[in-house]
Amino acid sequence: MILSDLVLEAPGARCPCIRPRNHSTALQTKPPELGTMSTILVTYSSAAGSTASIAKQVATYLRTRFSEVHAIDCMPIEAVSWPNSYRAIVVGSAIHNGAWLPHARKFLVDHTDDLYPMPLYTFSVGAPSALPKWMKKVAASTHNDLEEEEKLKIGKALSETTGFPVKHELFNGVTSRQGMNWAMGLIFSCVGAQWGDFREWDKVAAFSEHIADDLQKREW
Ligand SMILES: Cc1cc2nc3c(=O)[nH]c(=O)nc-3n(C[C@H](O)[C@H](O)[C@H](O)COP(=O)(O)O)c2cc1C
Repeated sequence: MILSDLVLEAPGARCPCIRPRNHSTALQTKPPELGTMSTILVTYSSAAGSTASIAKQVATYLRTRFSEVHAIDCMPIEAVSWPNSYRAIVVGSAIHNGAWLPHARKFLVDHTDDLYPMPLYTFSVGAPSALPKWMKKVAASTHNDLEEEEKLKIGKALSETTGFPVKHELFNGVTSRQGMNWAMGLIFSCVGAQWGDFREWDKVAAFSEHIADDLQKREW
């Protein structure tokens, strides 16, 4: 799965309709303990909560696989102060108007050097399953142009020079009126899109398993 598989609207468009809910963004007050345990970070940018729920599920799975060897931290991206203290990072973001949320894009660009030496896994949470078929076709016809745009947005340096991320996955999230203003909600309903919970927990489990297997192969 590549980033251009996203169902997208105008790339790079600023979205005046985002109404982020409050998520705990208490800053890390000290770096993670680096004793005998190495540490994996799962971090996310979420406006209405479904990306956060998927990140927490990934972290829970990694804890079951690595409880004896690695400590797994899971927190919103705004709270991360020491990304270079970790040995592997999973970064996820909700998609709004065809792009990762600003905090997530900034994190990858700001920390390119920190992330360079470590395994990086990324995921996006959108709502392709909520859209009617005709809209998916329109979106598909623009994929080629959008691929380049998306590479820039998630950190061109990472994807071009290192082949990072190691793996990227696109998930369906939840579509609810809560995260949209009335105009956006009206447009969404008028085009025949559906409201609902489209999260695919099996796919989340497979993604988590892939990460765990890949980390294990690295024998650290
Ligand atoms: C303002 C707005 C714009 C959105 N734009 C897109 C989009 O371009 N492509 C897409 O697949 N989903 C889009 N979505 C759907 C969200 O990505 C989806 O609901 C996701 O689950 C949100 O994650 P969150 O709950 O972590 O915020 C949009 C949602 C909102 C509220």
